[in-house]
This record gives sequence, C-alpha cells and structure tokens, in this order.
Amino acid sequence: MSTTGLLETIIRHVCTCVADLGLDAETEAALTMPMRELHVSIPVRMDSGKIRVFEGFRVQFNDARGPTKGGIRYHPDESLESIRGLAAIMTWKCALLGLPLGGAKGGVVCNPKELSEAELERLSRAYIRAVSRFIGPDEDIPAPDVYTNARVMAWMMDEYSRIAGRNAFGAITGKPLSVWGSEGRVDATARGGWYVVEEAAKDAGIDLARATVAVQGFGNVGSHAARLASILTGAKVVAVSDSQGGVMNREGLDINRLIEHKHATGGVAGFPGGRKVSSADLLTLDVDLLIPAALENAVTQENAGEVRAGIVAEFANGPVAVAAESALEENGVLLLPDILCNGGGVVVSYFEMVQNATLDHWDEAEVDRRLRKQMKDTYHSVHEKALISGTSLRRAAYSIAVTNTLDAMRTRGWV
Ligand SMILES: NC(=O)C1=CN([C@@H]2O[C@H](COP(=O)(O)OP(=O)(O)OC[C@H]3O[C@@H](n4cnc5c(N)ncnc54)[C@H](O)[C@@H]3O)[C@@H](O)[C@H]2O)C=CC1
Ligand SMILES: O=C(O)CCC(=O)C(=O)O
Repeated sequence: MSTTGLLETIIRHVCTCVADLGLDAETEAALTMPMRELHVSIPVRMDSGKIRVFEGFRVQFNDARGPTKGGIRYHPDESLESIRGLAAIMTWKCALLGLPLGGAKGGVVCNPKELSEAELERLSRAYIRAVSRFIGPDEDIPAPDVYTNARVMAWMMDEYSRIAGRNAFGAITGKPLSVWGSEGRVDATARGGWYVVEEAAKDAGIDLARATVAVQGFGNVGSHAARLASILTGAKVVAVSDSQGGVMNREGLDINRLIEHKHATGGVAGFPGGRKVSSADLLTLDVDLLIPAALENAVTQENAGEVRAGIVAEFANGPVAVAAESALEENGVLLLPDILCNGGGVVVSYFEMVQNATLDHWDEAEVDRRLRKQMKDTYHSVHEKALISGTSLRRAAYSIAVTNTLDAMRTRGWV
C-alpha cells in the first residue's frame, strides 16, 4: 500500500467542491495549501549508547475553525507528503462533524517494532520537545494514529507538561484513563464507523444481522471493528488481515480468540480457527461489507473492478485511491468516505478535550450516547445532501466540510 499521492487525492476532492461552489483560484489555493509545516530532526540516544537521528513532521493544515487536531504516526515509510494529505483529511473531517477544530497530523519516520520500550519513550519525548512550541491545548492537540497508542500519548503529555511547567492534560488526547483520557476513546473510531454503517445499511436495505464482513488491518481500528461487528450489528466477520498476512473462515472467525492469538504471536497469520488469505486477496472476497482499516491506497485502479463487497466503509484514512472510485461506482458499490466513517476517534478526542478543560469525567454510557448521536446525525446530513444534489456520499461530505471551513475563513476575512 503506497502512501504517495494522498494529498493529490484530497486536493482532487476539494477542487471538485471548488468547481461545484463556483469559487475562484485564490480561494482554491487557500483551501488546498497547508497553513504551517514543521520538519524536524530528532536525535535520540539508543540503548547501544549511540545517537540516532530520526526525521519527524507536524503539519497544521487549516485552523480557521479552531485549534488543529490530529494523530501522530510512527511508520518507516512516513513522508511529509503523506502527513500533508492526512492533515488535510483531518481538516475536512473535523469540519464535517461540526467540531470547533481544524486539522493537523504528525509523523516520525521509524519502525517502532525495532525499538525497545525505553527507545520508544525517548523518541516520543524528543518528538514533543522538537514540536512543543507549536502545539498545546489551544493550538494543536495530537492523538494516536498508526503504530502509536495510549502509552505513547502518556509520555507525550508528560513531556509537554514538563516543558510547560504545569499539568497540561488537555495537550494530548487518546491518553490512558489514569491521566484523564476519555472513557470509550480506545474503540471510538471503530464504534463510530459502525454507527455510520448501521444507518447506511438501513438506507440501502441491507440486513447487517445476515451480513459477512472482511476487515483489512488488525490494530486499534481494525481489531475493534472486528470485535464490535457481532456485538453492535450481528454481522459475521469472515476475514481479517494485518501487515504479516491474513486469515479467513466462511463460518465466521472467533474474534476474541483471534485477539488472544495476535497478542501471543504478534499477528493474525497462523490462527488455527481459519485458513490463510493474503491481505490483497481479502479485498476482493465475496462479502457484503469490506472495511479497509490499515493504510492508504488499499483499493486502487488495478483491483477496484474486482471488489465484490456491496459496501466499502473507509475506517482507515484514504484507503480507496481516487482513481478507483469510478470503478466501484460503476459496479454499484456503496462507498462510505473516511471523513465521515472514521470520525468517531476525533469526536471522542474532542470529548476528552472538553472533559480535561472542565475537570470533568463522563462515564462510558455518556460518551457512547454522544458519539452515537453525532455519527448518526452527520451521516444523515451527508446522505440528505447526496440525495438532493445527486452526488456520491464523498462529494456531499466534502461539500459540507468545505462550506463550513470556508464560512469561518470568510467571516475571519481570510478570503
Ligand atoms: N487510531 C485512531 O483513532 C484512528 C485511526 N484512523 C486510521 O485508521 C487506520 C488504522 O489506524 P490504527 O488502527 O490506529 O493503527 P494501528 O497501528 O493500531 O494498526 C494498523 C494495522 O494495520 C496493519 N497493516 C499495516 N500494513 C498492512 C497491510 N499491508 N495489510 C494489512 N494490514 C496492514 C498493521 O499490521 C496493524 O494491524 C489508519 O489509516 C489511521 O490513520 C482514523 C481515525 C482514527
Ligand atoms: O483523535 C484525534 O484527535 C485524531 C484522530 C486521527 O488522527 C484521525 O481521525 O485520523
């Protein structure tokens, strides 16, 4: 899965809106250029005693609607270009969901699987030192993304607090509960995605209780998506994969046992309750619902024609390349766009910010009630817009997001 081309994809989506809304070239430039980019070198002392210098990024794409928000990725193939694209996605996601936030994303070029726990902690703290002047509860609030988690967020919050000289819990979200993370953040992206899928399936006349599901990616988003499938909807997960390989079982996979297997062995491959399937073949299995929950560009022009699922729900960011969309559309595949479908993570991150700012703590039922309403309401506003304008859900979602952002930019006198 290539991470290149993501920004071009997002720019194409925005430019379609610019044309739909009849905007001029200067406004298009203001909507497609990142506001600020940090490109940092991060020296870290390794366990061997030697210094290794890592490359890191933080892109703050647009803050017209509020402080910028978005995760931090640790990945060997990370690049400024892909972080730009992901920061742009965050801008449109927050605007679509009506959050008082702009969009950002960060990344470090590294392979966390090759780092010891102590090296990972030193790297995470050093990254925060490198970007600390540009982030903060009122400026830009990082969160977890690919190959980072609540543990990493705790180190980052602690390092930021040391620099600030005070407890700054609200500087980072996705933290552990002991340092005022929010209930429900850990599975919020997957849960929010299912709330969108539930509504879309109803509108499409699909009975999820009889549906089969394939999930690509078995990390935070993918494993919770697989676990919640039967709990929330009764749907049966028949295939999952991660970076090491995949497993399938037409009778349904036992997801709790699969999670145990992944903890014990490091991957889903070799799970005794199913047979082998490659991550690429999983995408074209005969299932009702395909959930790409790994990296960008999983569905491309090359394999889009072979996708047999009736619904593709983008739980990952940018998993369907722009060039693949027409083939999916021609085959009648209903595509649920990322800025709608995976917004549950940032919604509960926003709830975490609100709780931190007001020294409050909401219970899990309260978080879930608010998340469910926000996701379902947003789906319906996108669906209604798509019906009225006769466009895809993606185009309708971008239209709402760009209009909301543009309203703030115009009101502030930027364009
Ligand atoms: N964590 C969050 O709250 C949110 C994450 N996302 C997006 O969801 C996606 C997944 O993120 P997380 O689950 O947080 O990351 P993660 O690091 O927890 O999991 C990533 C998973 O993808 C797998 N993977 C990597 N390459 C693969 C390949 N070629 N084939 C199959 N699986 C592969 C990894 O093995 C791992 O299981 C990303 O696009 C991320 O940006 C979106 C919204 C929020
Ligand atoms: O929770 C957050 O603030 C950001 C989540 C994120 O990175 C994403 O939605 O892609």
